[in-house]
Amino acid sequence: MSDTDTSTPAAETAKTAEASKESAAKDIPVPSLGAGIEEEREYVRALYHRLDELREEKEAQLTQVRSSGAVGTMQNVSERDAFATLYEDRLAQLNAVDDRLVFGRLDLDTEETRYIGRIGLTTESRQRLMIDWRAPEAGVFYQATAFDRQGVRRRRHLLLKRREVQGLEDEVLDAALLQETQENHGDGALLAALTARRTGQMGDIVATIQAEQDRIIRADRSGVLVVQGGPGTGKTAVALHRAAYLLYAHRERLKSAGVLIVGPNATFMSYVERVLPSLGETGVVMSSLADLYPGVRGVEESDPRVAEIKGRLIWREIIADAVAHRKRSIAGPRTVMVEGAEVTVTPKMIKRGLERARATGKPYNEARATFVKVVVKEIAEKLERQLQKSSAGNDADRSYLVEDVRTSRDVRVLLNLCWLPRTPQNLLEDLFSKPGYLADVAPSLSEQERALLRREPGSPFTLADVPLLDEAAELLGDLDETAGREEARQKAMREKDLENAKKAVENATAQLEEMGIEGFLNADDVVALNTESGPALTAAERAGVDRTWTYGHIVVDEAQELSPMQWHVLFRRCPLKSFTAVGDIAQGSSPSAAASWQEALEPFAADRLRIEELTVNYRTPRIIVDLAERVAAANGLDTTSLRTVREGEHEPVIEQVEESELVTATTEAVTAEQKRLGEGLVAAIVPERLIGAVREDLIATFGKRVGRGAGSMTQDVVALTAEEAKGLEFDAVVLTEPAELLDEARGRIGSLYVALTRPTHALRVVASRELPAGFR
Ligand SMILES: Nc1ncnc2c1ncn2[C@@H]1O[C@H](COP(=O)(O)OP(=O)(O)OP(=O)(O)O)[C@@H](O)[C@H]1O
Repeated sequence: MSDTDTSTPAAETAKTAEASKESAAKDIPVPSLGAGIEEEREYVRALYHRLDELREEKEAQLTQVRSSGAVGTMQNVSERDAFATLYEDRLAQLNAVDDRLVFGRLDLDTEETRYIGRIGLTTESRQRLMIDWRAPEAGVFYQATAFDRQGVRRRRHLLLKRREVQGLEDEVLDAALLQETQENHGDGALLAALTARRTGQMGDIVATIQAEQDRIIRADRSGVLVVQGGPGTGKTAVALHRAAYLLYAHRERLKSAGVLIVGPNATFMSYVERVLPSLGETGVVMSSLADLYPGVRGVEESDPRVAEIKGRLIWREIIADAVAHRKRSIAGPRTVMVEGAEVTVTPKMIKRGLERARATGKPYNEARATFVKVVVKEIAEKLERQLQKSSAGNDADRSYLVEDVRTSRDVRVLLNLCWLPRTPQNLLEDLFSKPGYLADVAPSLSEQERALLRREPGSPFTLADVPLLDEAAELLGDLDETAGREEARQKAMREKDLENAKKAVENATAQLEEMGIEGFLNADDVVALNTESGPALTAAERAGVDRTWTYGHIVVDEAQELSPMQWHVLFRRCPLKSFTAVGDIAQGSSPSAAASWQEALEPFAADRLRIEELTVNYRTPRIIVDLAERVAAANGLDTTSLRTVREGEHEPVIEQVEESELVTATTEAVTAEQKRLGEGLVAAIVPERLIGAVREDLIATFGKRVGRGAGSMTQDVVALTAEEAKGLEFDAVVLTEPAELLDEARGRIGSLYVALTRPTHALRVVASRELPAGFR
C-alpha cells in the first residue's frame, strides 16, 4: 500500500483482485493434526515471516510520513503527526511481541485448527494465521478440560525460545484421539514455566493461564472486582493480563481514557513493568502509591501511628475545614493607598466579595479570582466617587483605576489577608507545623494524635501525605486562573486540526486493514491519542502527569495495604468505579491494612463489589509453604490453606549464629544458595537495621552482581527489607533474623509471612535470636 497512490477506483479493484488471486495461491498450509515438531517449526517460521513483513511495511510508512511535509490527502502537520504516532505505536507493538510470538494450537471437533499467540495475524489474502489470546475464539484454549471439552480435541503448547520451537506439549481431551495420534509428553508447559530460573523481572504467563485465572481475566469490566488469593496464586499476573484483556476488549473506550495500574512501591513497579509490553500493550499508566500526586514522590512515613492517622477518611473534613479556614473578613474598616490616594475598605465590601465568590461554587483558588474581582471593583468604584467629588463632578474616563487598585501593594496585602492563595503543599505544611491551625480544623483528632503529626516546615512529603495533597488540590483548584483559559484555547485549536487528521485516517483505514493485522487503532484512537496535548504525548503519558485525569479502569495490586484515604483518591480517578483490586488480606502489613475487603471497600462501592478467590500457589513449593503456614498459624494469622503445584526438593535450612555473625552468615548463606542453584536469583531479606551492612558484605563477595530492589538480568543477588520484597519472588531466599522482622512490623506477622513465601525453590533462615513461634 502507498499513501500516495493515485490510481482510479476501477484500476484499484482490478489490482486487488489480481493480488488476492496471487496470494491465495500462496496460502500458508496449516500443519495437520498429526504434525510433528518440524512441521510446526515451518509454520512458526511463516508466522515470523509475516511479522517481519508487517514490521518492514510499518518502518517504510513511518520513514515516508516523517520525511514528507504532507502526504497524499494529508493536509497539515497535525495529520502527519497523527499517522506517525499510529505507525510508531504499531511498530512498538510488533517489536514487543517478537519473543515467543505463538504458544498454542487448538484442534477442534469441527476440524478447525487455531493457533493462539500474542496478537492476531492474517495474510494479505486474509488467511487467518494466528488468533490473539484475548479474542473470544481463543478462550477455550484456557478453559477446556477433559471433563468439559468445549469442542476441543487437543490443546498443544508450542514451547519457544525466542523464535525457535524447542518442544511440543499435547493435552488430548478427546479420548478417541488418543489412539490416532502420538502424544508429545514433557515436563508440562506449566511446570516448565514454574521451575524456570527467575530474572528479577516478572514475565507474562500468557501461554499457561489456568482456567480459574482465565475466568477472572475475562470477567466483566463493570464494578469493583476483588481478587483475594494467598501468596503466589498469580494475583499480580492475573491483574496485568486482565488489564491487557480489557484494553483489547474495550479498546475504543480504554485507549483514550487509559488504564491505571497501581502498586505498592517503585521496586514492585519496575518488577512488573515488562509484562504489559510483552503482551503488546503500552498504553497504560503505572504508578506506585508514592507517585500518585504528580510532582511529589512520597517518602516512607517512619512512624506507623502517623501513617494510620493520615489514612483515615476524616481528612476529607479536616482538609475542607482547613481550606475554608483561610477565608475571612476584616474586623473593622481598613485604609489602603492606591497611587497616592487613600481609600477606606469596609468589612461590608469584603463580605460582598466573599459571598459572590462562595456563590460560584468553585474550588478555593478559582473562587478567589471572583473575590478579588468583586473587591477590586468595589474599591475602584469608591475611589472613583471620591475623585469625582474632589474634582467637582469632572466625568473624565477613569477606567485605569481598576488596574491601579489591582496593582496596589496595600490592596494585595489586604486581599491575601482575607483570602490567601494556597497550594496543596503549603496547606499541608501549615497544618503539620502550626499546632494552633491543626487544633482549629481537626478537633476530631486527640491532642496526642495531633502532637504525633507535628513536623518541621520543609520536611519531605510522605507516602501518607500523598492522598492528603490530592484532596487539598481538589478543594483548592487551580492557582493560576489564566491557565485554564489558555488550555481551552489550545484545545479548540487542536480539535480543529485533529478533525482533519481523523478524516485522513478514515480515508486510509481500508488500506490499513489490508496489512493483515488485527486490533489496529482506528481513527478515533488516533484523535484520542492526540487530543489536547499534541501528537508527542499518548493518552497514557498525559494521564500520568495530570492529577485530574479520570481513567476507564484502575488495577490495584497489594490492595489490602491501602488506607481509606488512598482508596478515596483512587475512586475519584475512576468515577465509573471500574476496578480490579488484587491482594491478600492475610499479607496486610501497613498500619492501615484492612481486616476484610468489605470493610475496605464498603465506603466506596458497597453495591458494586464482587469477590473472586484464587487458591493454588504457583510459586512456592509445598515444603516451604508448610513452614510459612505453620508460622502464620502459631502467630494468630488466619490464612486459607493453599494448594501448591510443586512439592519442592529442598527442605528449608535454619542456622543459628551469634549476633555478631549475622552479616557474614547471611553472605555465606547466599553463597551456599548460589552454589546449590547453579544459576538464578538469590535474595537476602533482612531487617532494616542490617540492610546497609549486608549489602556491603555481599558486594565484597559478589561485586556488581549485587542489586538492591528488583535486579536486572545481570544482577543475581539482591538485598532487601521485608517491605521491599512484597510482591517479588526469587529462586532462593535467605531470611535473616526473623524475630527482628517481626519486631519491625510491631508484631504483625503479615510481612514475615510475605518474606517466607517469596522463594520458588529454596529457603534458608539465619538467626541469632530465638525464632518466632512455628519455625521449629
Ligand atoms: N498460570 C500460570 N502459568 C505460569 N506461571 C504462573 C501462572 N500463574 C502464576 N504463575 C507464576 O507464579 C508466580 C506468582 O505469581 P504472582 O506474583 O502473580 O502471585 P501473587 O498472587 O501476586 O503473589 P504474592 O501475593 O505472593 O505477591 C509468578 O512467577 C507467576 O509468573
